[in-house]
Amino acid sequence: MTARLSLYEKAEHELYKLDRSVKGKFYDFCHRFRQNPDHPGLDLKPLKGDGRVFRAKIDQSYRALLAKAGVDEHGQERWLVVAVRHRKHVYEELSVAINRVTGEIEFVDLSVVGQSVLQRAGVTLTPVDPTPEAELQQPAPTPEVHESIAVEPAAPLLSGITGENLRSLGVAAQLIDLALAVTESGELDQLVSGAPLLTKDILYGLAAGMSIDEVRREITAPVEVELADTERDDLGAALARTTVTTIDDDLRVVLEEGDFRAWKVFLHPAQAKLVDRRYNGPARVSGGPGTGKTIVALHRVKHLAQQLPPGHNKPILLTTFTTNLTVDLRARLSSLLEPDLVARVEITNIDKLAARVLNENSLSGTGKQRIYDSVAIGILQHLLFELDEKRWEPEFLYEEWEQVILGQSLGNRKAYFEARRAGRGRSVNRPERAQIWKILEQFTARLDKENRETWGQAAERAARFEMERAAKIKARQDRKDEVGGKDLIHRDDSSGMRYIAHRYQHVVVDEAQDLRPAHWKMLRAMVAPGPDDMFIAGDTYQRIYDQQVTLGTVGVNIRGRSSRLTLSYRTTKEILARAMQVVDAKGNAPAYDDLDDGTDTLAGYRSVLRGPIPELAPCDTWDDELTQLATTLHAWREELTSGDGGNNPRRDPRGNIAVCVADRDSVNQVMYYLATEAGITVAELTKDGVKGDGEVHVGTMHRFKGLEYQKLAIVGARDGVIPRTTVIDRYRESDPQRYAREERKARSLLFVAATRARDTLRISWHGTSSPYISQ
Ligand SMILES: Nc1ncnc2c1ncn2[C@@H]1O[C@H](COP(=O)(O)OP(=O)(O)OP(=O)(O)O)[C@@H](O)[C@H]1O
Repeated sequence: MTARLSLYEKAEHELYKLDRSVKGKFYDFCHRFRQNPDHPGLDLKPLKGDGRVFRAKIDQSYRALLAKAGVDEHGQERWLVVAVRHRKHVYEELSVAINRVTGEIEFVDLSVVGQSVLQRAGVTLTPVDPTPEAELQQPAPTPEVHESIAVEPAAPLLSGITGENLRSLGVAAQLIDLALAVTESGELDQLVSGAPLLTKDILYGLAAGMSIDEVRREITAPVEVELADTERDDLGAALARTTVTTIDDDLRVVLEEGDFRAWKVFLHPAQAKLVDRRYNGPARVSGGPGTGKTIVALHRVKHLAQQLPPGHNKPILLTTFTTNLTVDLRARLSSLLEPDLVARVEITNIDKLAARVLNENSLSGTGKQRIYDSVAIGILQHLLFELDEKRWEPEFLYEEWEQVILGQSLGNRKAYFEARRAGRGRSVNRPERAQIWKILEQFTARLDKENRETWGQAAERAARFEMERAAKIKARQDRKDEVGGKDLIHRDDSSGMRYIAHRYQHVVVDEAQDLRPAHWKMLRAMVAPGPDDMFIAGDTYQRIYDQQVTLGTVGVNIRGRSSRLTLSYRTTKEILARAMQVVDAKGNAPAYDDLDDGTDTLAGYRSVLRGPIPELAPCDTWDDELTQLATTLHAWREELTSGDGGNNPRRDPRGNIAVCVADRDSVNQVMYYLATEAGITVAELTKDGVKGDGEVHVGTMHRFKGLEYQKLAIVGARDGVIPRTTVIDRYRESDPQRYAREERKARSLLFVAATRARDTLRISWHGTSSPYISQ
């Protein structure tokens, strides 16, 4: 009899890590198994603990563990490979079960649980294949048992939680007693390393301080299915609910892709439910760094693209704030979607989109030169000097213009007199408003005369064009409704009117926290209000430009359609803990908004990954810092290029190591030093992506937004630079609200930088460290 084979997600991940030669033998094994599972050479035998789990021989050393999931309608046996491991780590007690909450098949790996926990819970593991004493390796490192523990057992880590609580939340039944026996976080880490995903999430959530109700709401409820009694023990039916990879002749390609494939195929349930849902209007997903917001946004694009009727236009817009992130999004989307579907997606950065709208709406050759804020502030400063105007700082006036006048599209002095200035700090009375208006009128006249405009102005103009266009579409639709859907051919005032339509059916935004109010108005007008119109991913803790917006005020109503992701896939627990101190998530730092009227939180934000504690490196001088940096980078390069023969294969350092610095000047200094003095090739991270082919990427913190590196060094994290005291100190007394905003921005910048590191983070400084780094 032939067999159909599938691969359990966790087994697939185990396979990625195995040596090439073992992978090769596994392909052969699968081939033979599919031909005839009962072939004597495979030595297929049930384990003693759970009659449904079998072991079979891949070669002398490796075994596949398989669960038999019935026979299909063609009489073919269905098998699921749940693990692939060395024979020394195969135990009779290993088992599979159907989770009572998700209805999925779960493989529970007791072999990784620490000995002390097993002992406390009274569980003994029996090796299937006893090995000589000398060859025996402990299945997992055993945590030290201190004498005092023997005398007086330590309190359980999950105190106050009962077995019934864990069961009802969906913890795998075989792990409940063990979880209750855990007394410290190291033991919990071991236990969850072999646990099914839901169990892992629940236990980490509880250990992180989430209440039972919170866990039920945020972790359990999203994945709960209704199971008929007959389904509770039917492995065949459960297999259909379980995320697996079919084992066929393409398996080789799948395994070659390795870790890169993971997010493409296995969305976490909390992520998946956001992707496939039908929303009645704009939806927003938030979450700490690395929780997969971008991945969710990309899968959302895929989901929307797959629903489109065939065509050659681009009904989906995928947009974000920075150009270099657009490059990254394009590459990731291309690896997720068929080329003909990628072709239906417009991928562009928000300023380029605004510029395109302006070009379409202006005669050729009449466009203005667009300038950055720093240039505009310089022009304003010059004007204040000429006017001998000392009452106002140029930065204050510029912000007043950007955030109040442009932000609220105030067209005249009267409107400015009546405008709300929420969140602006220093209050201004009517005579002061009159002065400000007068200066800013002269400022904009000067820009106009020089045929220049800021990106903020450009965004405002583009928004106005798009809003006018949307108003025309609506007026036409209203007229059509009036005449009962008949053609309006005789009533349209221009032939163009007949063809005018919204630009997109769906808009997906990543890194939404940095978009300006005008951008939102433009996007809102580009897509018809309705189901699935806008999907917005962002994290206000990562806002590094000063663009606060309340979405409700720009026509984007996300109420009732907001969700939060809390599990980081990028950053280790250790890096995350360090980064959380930077934004002072539990302390007294100012609150972070939720892009609407409420506040955001990082509560429950956690990681299941472990790694070294981030290194804090105080140095005496800048030269000292550079020398130490070079030593670290050499060691990292060596580590990556040699691999460790185990879980960490050899890697090209390119794209895996980066140095993040506080300002442009230091980028040049670091690059020069590394290239000329330290024998390390470098590539600069620019606004448009990576320039060059060097091993180590170097860039300012702003350029790291949305990216990630296996190893990351932050240099120059010193007092006076983060935050830049020369810029913000003047607000301490004069404008405390502004001061708080500047501080929050500086914290966010360091937070973004620190959370770009996957495994290893090192932060150095000379002199005194930044006040946001607690030592
Ligand atoms: N379901 C998943 N399975 C495997 N890997 C995942 C999954 N979801 C996310 N990742 C990985 O986690 C990392 C972070 O994902 P992503 O960039 O989407 O996070 P993010 O929330 O947008 O982060 P940030 O806000 O810091 O930019 C990526 O390497 C991604 O591949």
